Amino acid sequence: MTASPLVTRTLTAEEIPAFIDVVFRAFLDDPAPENVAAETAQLEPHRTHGVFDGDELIGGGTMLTKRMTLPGTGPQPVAAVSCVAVAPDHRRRGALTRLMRAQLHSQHESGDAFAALYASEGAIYGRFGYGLAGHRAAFAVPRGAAFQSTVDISDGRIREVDKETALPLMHHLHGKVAPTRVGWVDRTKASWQVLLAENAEQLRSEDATKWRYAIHPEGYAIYQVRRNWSSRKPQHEVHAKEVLGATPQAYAALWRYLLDIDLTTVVRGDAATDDPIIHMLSDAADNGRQVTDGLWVRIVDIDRALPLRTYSAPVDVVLAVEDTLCPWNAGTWRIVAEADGPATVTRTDAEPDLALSARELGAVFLGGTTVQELVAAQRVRELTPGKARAASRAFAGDHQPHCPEKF
Ligand SMILES: CC(=O)SCCNC(=O)CCNC(=O)[C@H](O)C(C)(C)COP(=O)(O)OP(=O)(O)OC[C@H]1O[C@@H](n2cnc3c(N)ncnc32)[C@H](O)[C@@H]1OP(=O)(O)O
Repeated sequence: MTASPLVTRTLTAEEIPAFIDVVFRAFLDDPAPENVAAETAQLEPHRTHGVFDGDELIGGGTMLTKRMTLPGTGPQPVAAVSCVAVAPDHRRRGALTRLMRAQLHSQHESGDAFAALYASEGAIYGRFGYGLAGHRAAFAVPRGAAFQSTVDISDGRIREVDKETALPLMHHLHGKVAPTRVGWVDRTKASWQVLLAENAEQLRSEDATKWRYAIHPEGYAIYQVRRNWSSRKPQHEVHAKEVLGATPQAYAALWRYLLDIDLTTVVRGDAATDDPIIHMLSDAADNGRQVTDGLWVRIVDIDRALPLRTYSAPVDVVLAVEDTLCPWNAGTWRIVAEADGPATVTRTDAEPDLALSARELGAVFLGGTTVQELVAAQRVRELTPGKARAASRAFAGDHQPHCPEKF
């Protein structure tokens, strides 16, 4: 049987269940009904593309409407790309390529200045102009690890409560903290459901507890314990899904609480690469940090995206930008900003100082990757000496970007 040409279009509400089915199949997952319901609730059909082979939906992806915190300006609109999937029996026929092209054009037309995603595999998205904008640190801190004597955990008492009790406080604290952390995205009711959905099959097979909720007046920790009674001593592991502290004391108190849970050996959790836990520990080597790729960013429209944030140092630089997928970005642009101000971005005929592609612009956008790193990696060409350093200083943020949930 010969395959039909692939066609890409946005979905109707009636087509969403078939799309969800493709997504879970592609991710090799057997979802519980709660997972299916949660994923379905967060999708907007008109921002969800399907790829069709004839009448058959064989792949697709969605663009969640979110706001991501940017350096200096707080939450700004972002297309949070998620649920990118092609059925296992239709791979390497160009379905993803079609999807990416359709998404970028639709973002350009609907006014999304930039897009962001978490990649399942790091080799997928560079070819579509996404740059590695942030890293993710997986921490593994041994049970009982001591803190520096200066660390104050104050007297905020931590209590374990059920999900319904925890949710209002978590909503409130997340809403307060997210706008101050670069890379964090806002959460709707539906995104909380996706985050906290219990996958019954997975819990059974991994012998893990349900999510537990430890709350503090100024923070919370969501965690589960993965049980291991196999050796003489219990070797359970604490897996922290999210530890949020609105104050340093609350953050320290929550980590202390997790590190002191009986029957366990280690606390595991993801955070920014510059998370305070590194410096809170008496023995810095106890953080067990393993760094991997985190947020990927795609600049959809250079002249709308770059003014969305402020810059850490004055800059006046001319960029020669390559962008075959979004030709409206290609060409020479002058970027001018004052310290702590937004940038003006204009087309120019001036000689370029730096030559780069959309990937590199995406990589530096959140302040997590420097222009100088990319010059050293031979990804940016410095045509005017000193301009890479100036651009690095301007694009730097106050801290490393990270997003606690993998949307
Ligand atoms: C934001 C997110 O949702 S991340 C989740 C991504 N989804 C998954 O990982 C689920 C499992 N995988 C899949 O569903 C599919 O394999 C996808 C979506 C990754 C790729 O879909 P396909 O339709 O096979 O990709 P397509 O045929 O368009 O390939 C385009 C190019 O990317 C390359 N490519 C595709 N997948 C991968 C990969 N996993 N690793 C490296 N390269 C890849 C192809 O080789 C091809 O390269 P070429 O242009 O040099 O020939």
